[in-house]
Amino acid sequence: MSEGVKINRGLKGVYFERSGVSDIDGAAGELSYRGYSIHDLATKSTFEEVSYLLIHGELPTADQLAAFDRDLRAARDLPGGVFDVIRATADGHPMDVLRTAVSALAALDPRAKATSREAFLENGTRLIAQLPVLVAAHHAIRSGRDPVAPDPSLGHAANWLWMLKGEKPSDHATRLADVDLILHAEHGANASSFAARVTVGTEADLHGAVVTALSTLAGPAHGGAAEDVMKMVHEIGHPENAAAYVKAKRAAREAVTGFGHRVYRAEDPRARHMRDGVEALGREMGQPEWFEILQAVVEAMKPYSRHGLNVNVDFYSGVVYQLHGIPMDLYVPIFAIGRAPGWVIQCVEQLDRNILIRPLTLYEGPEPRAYVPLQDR
Ligand SMILES: CC(=O)SCCNC(=O)CCNC(=O)[C@H](O)C(C)(C)COP(=O)(O)OP(=O)(O)OC[C@H]1O[C@@H](n2cnc3c(N)ncnc32)[C@H](O)[C@@H]1OP(=O)(O)O
Ligand SMILES: O=C([O-])CC(=O)C(=O)O
Repeated sequence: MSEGVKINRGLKGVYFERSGVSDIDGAAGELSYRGYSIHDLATKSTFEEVSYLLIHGELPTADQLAAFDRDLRAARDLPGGVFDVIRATADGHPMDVLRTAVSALAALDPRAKATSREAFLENGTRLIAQLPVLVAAHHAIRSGRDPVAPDPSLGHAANWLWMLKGEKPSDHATRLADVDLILHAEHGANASSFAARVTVGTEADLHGAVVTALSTLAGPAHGGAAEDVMKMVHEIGHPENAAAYVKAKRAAREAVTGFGHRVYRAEDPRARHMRDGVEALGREMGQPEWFEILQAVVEAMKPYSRHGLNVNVDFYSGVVYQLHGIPMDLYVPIFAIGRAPGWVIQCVEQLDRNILIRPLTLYEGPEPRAYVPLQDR
């Protein structure tokens, strides 16, 4: 019965749909959004512009960007009830609280139930603006402070840092945060975007799909890696300990976090920008040791780097966040804030050509057998 059936475990190497959003060349280590190289976008663009590009397909004119930016800033005001939900769950992991808060938004905002293309775009734009407000509000509440009100004079990245820390960020800190969000904005059929598409495939709404995506992003094999890298860096403690750490991990056949990728066989092109950020920021802040530990891990991994095993985007980002004084458990939520436009456009693309995503599993259980009544077992 099962002879000749090819099973692609983990759907490795399987194309399940066409997409016009981002392109990954895993062998060459290249990534583009809508045809624009990630290197150009990371060095020349802003998160608002990249979000517009991803969602609407083209770089905006000045007027289009101003209108989009106005929509984002206007959407930062949240229904009061969501703060009650955040307060009630404030002791949870920020990813759990964020997921719960997005669910609460779905229940509190009647517009969230609409499933037209237009509704997906409007609800999606609102969610892009709202995720940072939710994360910052939770962080303030769990720290015993009142949430910092959004500042309508600030752009997306600067306002996010302002709400998180309650102080106006420097231009340099804002730019680093902006670049980080750009680099995380979209990545094809990654696990969280694929999961969101599965949800849209059932004709569910966008908020539901984003809740699915948040749940999927949280795992250590996906968005959780940046937090784990930082834990690893603390455990290693000094560059000289890196070789022994890696050797022990490999001897136990355990993954070294921040390395490896389902698609890239060369270095993840996003990693270079974070590496530059870590090195420059560490030097500037008189803390070069974090970068030195990371580079010592890279060196120690070289003998094991078969199959093009290389650093991924999450290898360096945790240290940037740490240098900014951001607690470790906020690293995945930061990824979510960046990935929001990618989720939105993947959901819109799914909706445009919607189909129920429902593959097959090959049954390998017991042969047909007679039911045995409880008293006879
Ligand atoms: C933003 C992101 O989501 S990027 C990914 C973030 N995740 C991490 O950094 C966690 C650590 N990495 C991993 O667990 C994996 O690399 C994954 C889950 C991301 C990808 O896994 P896969 O697609 O199954 O990896 P792949 O098939 O390329 O593995 C090839 C070989 O490299 C090994 N390998 C893969 N990742 C690692 C790693 N981090 N450390 C050591 N060895 C690894 C595999 O064990 C496999 O070895 P084998 O052929 O001897 O069995
Ligand atoms: O594409 C993937 O599998 C994971 C990843 O790098 C991302 O989501 O940014």
